[in-house]
Amino acid sequence: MEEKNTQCESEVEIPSVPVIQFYPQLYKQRYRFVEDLVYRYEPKKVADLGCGDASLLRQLKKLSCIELLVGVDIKDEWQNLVTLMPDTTFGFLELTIILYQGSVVERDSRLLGFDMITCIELIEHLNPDDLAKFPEVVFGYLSPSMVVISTPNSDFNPLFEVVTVRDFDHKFEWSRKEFQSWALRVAETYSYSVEFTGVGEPPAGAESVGFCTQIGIFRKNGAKAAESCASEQREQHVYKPVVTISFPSLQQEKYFKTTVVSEVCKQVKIMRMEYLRGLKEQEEGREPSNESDPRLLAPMLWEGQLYTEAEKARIEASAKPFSVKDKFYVPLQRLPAYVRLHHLGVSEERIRSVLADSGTLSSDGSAVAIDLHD
Ligand SMILES: C[S@@+](CC[C@H](N)C(=O)[O-])C[C@H]1O[C@@H](n2cnc3c(N)ncnc32)[C@H](O)[C@@H]1O
Ligand SMILES: [Mg+2]
Repeated sequence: MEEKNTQCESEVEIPSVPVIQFYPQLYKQRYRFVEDLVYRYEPKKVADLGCGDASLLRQLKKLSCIELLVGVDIKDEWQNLVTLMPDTTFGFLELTIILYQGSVVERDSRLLGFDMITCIELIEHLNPDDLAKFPEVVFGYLSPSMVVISTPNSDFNPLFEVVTVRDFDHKFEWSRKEFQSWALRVAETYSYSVEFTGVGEPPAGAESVGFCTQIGIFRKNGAKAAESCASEQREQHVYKPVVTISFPSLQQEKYFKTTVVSEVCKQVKIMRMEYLRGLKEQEEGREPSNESDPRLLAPMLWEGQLYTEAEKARIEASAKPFSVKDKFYVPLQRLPAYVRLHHLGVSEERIRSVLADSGTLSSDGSAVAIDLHD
């Protein structure tokens, strides 16, 4: 045994610095971070400055609280815009998406009055002149209720094998101290508070370097004033609108009902499939898969999505599906917990009234009841 080990060690080259890998990938962790904030604060108007290929917007377009989603980038190189369109399930959300080409250091009044502005991996791409103008435009002029800024944390860089800067276009990479002193100055000047956090955990033993990506969440003091200030500002249009997509309104009852019914059907069928799989495993005497794992009963199966902590908790806390003889029951209480129905903002009561004439409610109206074996 000893010998074998020694042999292996001499053949395999063990790097002195562990290769840093993130799961999920770091950019996905950043988008997920923003998505979680949107869940928590439910902003109606969100703008992403330096939005790149609009990936973050694609992720946020599914969140029903957002009514206006704007992306701004200095480059007009958007492709694959069709993926910004709603898929059939989300086709009826009330949402407008606009992409503008322009520089974040120019003022455009169409970005006034926003609830949240995100700048993900943007500031390190600004040259010193632009970086100096940035706070006045974003915090002073646009003055949204919340600003989220992410940027590389250079304290983390020694953990990479070879790195001076992480990207050739970076004009700088700040240590936590540098970012925080800049952010605190900005916050003080424009009357915001700021909280520091990040994504990309350092490996065990290297905790002192902090997150790979550092993030500042700025909240405006007395945020209520935003709307009235916005209306007093002069119209000033400098950005070039490149794309505007408006989704039909869910306020239209017909669309709303159709969407809810089709979502409930899809979701219930997925739950039934998983339920039957669990029964089969039990029959075969295998350990049933962990039933409390919400992913087993969740749209992840056909959406390939990860779940936020809030989503998991919501699903886990709700009543579970069950069967009696040949009928499969999903308590109505459970349905609003699922992502898509949650995004539609429907209550248990609303689902009951929409399904009232469909013949799929249990006799006491507390559950959807379908045949267990279709
Ligand atoms: C590293 S990318 C980040 C893209 C995106 N936020 C993400 O996280 O995937 C930086 C982006 O900022 C854009 N950018 C750089 N300077 C800008 C400026 N002055 N105004 C608007 N966008 C800018 C670049 O074109 C690029 O798309
Ligand atoms: Mg960058």
